[in-house]
Amino acid sequence: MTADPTPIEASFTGRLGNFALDMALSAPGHGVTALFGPSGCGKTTFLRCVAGLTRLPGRLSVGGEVWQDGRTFRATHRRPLGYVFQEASLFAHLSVRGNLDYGRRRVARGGVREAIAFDDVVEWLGIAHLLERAVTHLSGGERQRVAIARALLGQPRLLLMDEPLAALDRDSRQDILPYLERLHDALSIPVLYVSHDLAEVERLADHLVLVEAGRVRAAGPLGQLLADPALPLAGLPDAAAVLEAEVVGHEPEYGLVRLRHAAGDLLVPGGRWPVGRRQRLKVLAADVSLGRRPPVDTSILNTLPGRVVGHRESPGHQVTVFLDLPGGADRLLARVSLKSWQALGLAEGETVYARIKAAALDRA
Ligand SMILES: Nc1ncnc2c1ncn2[C@@H]1O[C@H](COP(=O)(O)OP(=O)(O)OP(=O)(O)O)[C@@H](O)[C@H]1O
Repeated sequence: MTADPTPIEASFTGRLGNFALDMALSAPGHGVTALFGPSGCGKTTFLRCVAGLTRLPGRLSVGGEVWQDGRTFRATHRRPLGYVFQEASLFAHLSVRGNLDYGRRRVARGGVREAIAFDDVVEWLGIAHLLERAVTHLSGGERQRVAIARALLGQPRLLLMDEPLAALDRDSRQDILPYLERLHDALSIPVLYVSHDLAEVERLADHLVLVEAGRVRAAGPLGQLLADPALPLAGLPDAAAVLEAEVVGHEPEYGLVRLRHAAGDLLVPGGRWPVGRRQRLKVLAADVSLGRRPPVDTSILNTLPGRVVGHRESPGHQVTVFLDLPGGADRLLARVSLKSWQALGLAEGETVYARIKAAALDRA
């Protein structure tokens, strides 16, 4: 694997037919940066510009190396990147291994030969048992895993993924997500990930670029943008917050893991996480309710105090409440009915107790 971080600086401005693109972003050299926005806002166009498949005026540097500017335009095959599309475009006449070998032979200039090892890729994506199979005999999810493996074996310094789950049915999507999470933990190259599915982004991304009508509306760490009252994300049905906590123990008899957050302990279903590991958790706004006092006599295990920093009415006579948690770093969202909100009579600056259903916490 490459040791050097590969930050990405990209800006493109221009027109395609009636569509005007004017986007600039910086992405860190590791982790997943999601480009999120509605259909037709320009996410794919931007990714194609990064790949050199669409040529618009702009500037692109990857790890300090200029791939495009006013004078330079590196052709796609000279950019060490992997590109995974919505539909895996595998060679139907080759086996899975044949497809992967093709990827291995296509190490782009600038890619480091065997920096990403064949055996690692096969293991991350769980495809060892498929190697001799014809690609025509794979499920949609398996095809995508092979396509990702093939892209990685080209030893990219940057991985581009354009809605890799969009063509899959719901079950296949659920099956493939753990592999993408594993990849996220294992890969040291940056990933630009296009999606219009907020739940997917919440689960996989570290950084978020919110795209609207060919422009960047906001960009930053995922947790910050998800819980920003000025942005539309917190109003969406899937709105969620992400928290960082440390694994401090296990309660195997209940199938629970204990995590420590600056705001308090949380018990989460699961069992594999080692003590000491910092774990990201996703908490859906819809799974958080509020009370003025710490709860007694309730089946809810997890309660954190928070300070109300804002609220916003949401569709369906609901209110999304923004809470700053003690410790300063994290913010929680609660979705309560308008009636409860009015009954609580909360004002900004007041402390409330957020009750989180244990089942709502998941690996984000
Ligand atoms: N070559 C082209 N010529 C003219 N218009 C184009 C061209 N390529 C893309 N567009 C237009 O640019 C706009 C942005 O398209 P793009 O595919 O980048 O959006 P997107 O955000 O990726 O959408 P989706 O999520 O549906 O894939 C669309 O209106 C599209 O029709």
